[in-house]
Amino acid sequence: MFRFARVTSAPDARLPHRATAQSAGYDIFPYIPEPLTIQPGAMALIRTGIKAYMPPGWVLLLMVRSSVGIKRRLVIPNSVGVIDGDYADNPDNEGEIFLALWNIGDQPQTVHPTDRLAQGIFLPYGVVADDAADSVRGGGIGSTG
Ligand SMILES: O=c1ccn([C@H]2C[C@H](O)[C@@H](COP(=O)(O)OP(=O)(O)OP(=O)(O)O)O2)c(=O)[nH]1
Ligand SMILES: [Mg+2]
Repeated sequence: MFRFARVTSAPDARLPHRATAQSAGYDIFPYIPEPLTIQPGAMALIRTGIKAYMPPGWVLLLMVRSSVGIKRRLVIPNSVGVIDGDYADNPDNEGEIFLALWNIGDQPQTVHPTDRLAQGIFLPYGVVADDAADSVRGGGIGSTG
């Protein structure tokens, strides 16, 4: 089952939604108390207040919306965010998805709580025949060493 949920500390976070019937991406909002300005060359690590559940064999890929990258020149420094299925409910941060945004333009960019900045797309992934991964995720970003 695929599902988005709010983390405990963000009871009023906006849940992702698709803009149209055939939109692949669930548009994702920043969970920020007030508008946030990202200076040229700077990066902000932004809360979303939400986590994602998905069945085994699926991943959620996080990308900026085309308009955000092209018009506002805000990009994800890791290019595409990989949200693993076992990230949800991890003991470090409950599986809250973070959005890193890097201003590669020459103008300050202000993002608002109501801006649909990124989009998440659920996709299936493959594993090799002799795959031996059996441990479970024990924490948040960077926790597997
Ligand atoms: O833009 C992102 C990218 C990742 N994550 C979270 C979800 C993901 O499941 C976890 C780990 O991401 P990834 O596997 O890409 O990073 P890593 O450097 O390998 O960290 P880890 O050792 O935790 O796997 O961090 C985000 O919240 N936002
Ligand atoms: Mg990893």
